[in-house]
Amino acid sequence: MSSGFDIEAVFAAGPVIPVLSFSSVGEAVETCQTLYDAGMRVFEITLRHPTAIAQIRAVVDTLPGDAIVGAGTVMNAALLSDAQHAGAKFGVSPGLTANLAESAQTSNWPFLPGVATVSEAMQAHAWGFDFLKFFPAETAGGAGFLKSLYAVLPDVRFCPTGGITPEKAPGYLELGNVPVVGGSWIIARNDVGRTDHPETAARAKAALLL
Ligand SMILES: O=C[C@H](O)COP(=O)(O)O
Ligand SMILES: CC(=O)C(=O)O
Repeated sequence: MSSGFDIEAVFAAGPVIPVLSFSSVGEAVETCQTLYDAGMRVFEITLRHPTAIAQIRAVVDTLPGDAIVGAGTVMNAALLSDAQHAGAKFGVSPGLTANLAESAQTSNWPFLPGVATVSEAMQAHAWGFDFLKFFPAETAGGAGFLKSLYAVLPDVRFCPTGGITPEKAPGYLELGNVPVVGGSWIIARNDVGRTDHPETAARAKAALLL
């Protein structure tokens, strides 16, 4: 079952992939609507809450058809299948196993696996993945690591994620192998952990200008 998208289209949708973790379906729908209204078109909803699959289904049903809603924290083939059937157009994982690689390719589902070392990047590339997440970016070597990788894996494009801030993002996005960064900073929360919608909209608009 193909989603009709590929990871290249996800990478082209804007300079930032917001990494989103919600504790309810309602919060997911309302916050993603705020992001959409601010101009965001790509959404990575992580599978870190028992309602996460329901969150994806509800956001897919609510947002207009040009929203590219994906699933993050896809750790195994069962989650991959659940997210795909909930309507997620792509999947993201912090790492990559042989089983996940085979499941993504067998199901023809756009998949962005995570790597943190040169050998992991070589392995993922050898398995056919040209678009990789670099996670956790700031602690695994930062922009300097990706600059070095460009020399030996020039065909691979990266989405660094983990510790990225609006201040650090430009140092990644100026690299020839980094068209997009990921991060959770886009979502502002108030004192009781609820989404601060005006501040979130402001952060999303600023991120789109990076
Ligand atoms: O779990 C981490 C997320 O992938 C994003 O990292 P971040 O919160 O440092 O932006
Ligand atoms: C961190 C990450 O890559 C994920 O949750 O998918």
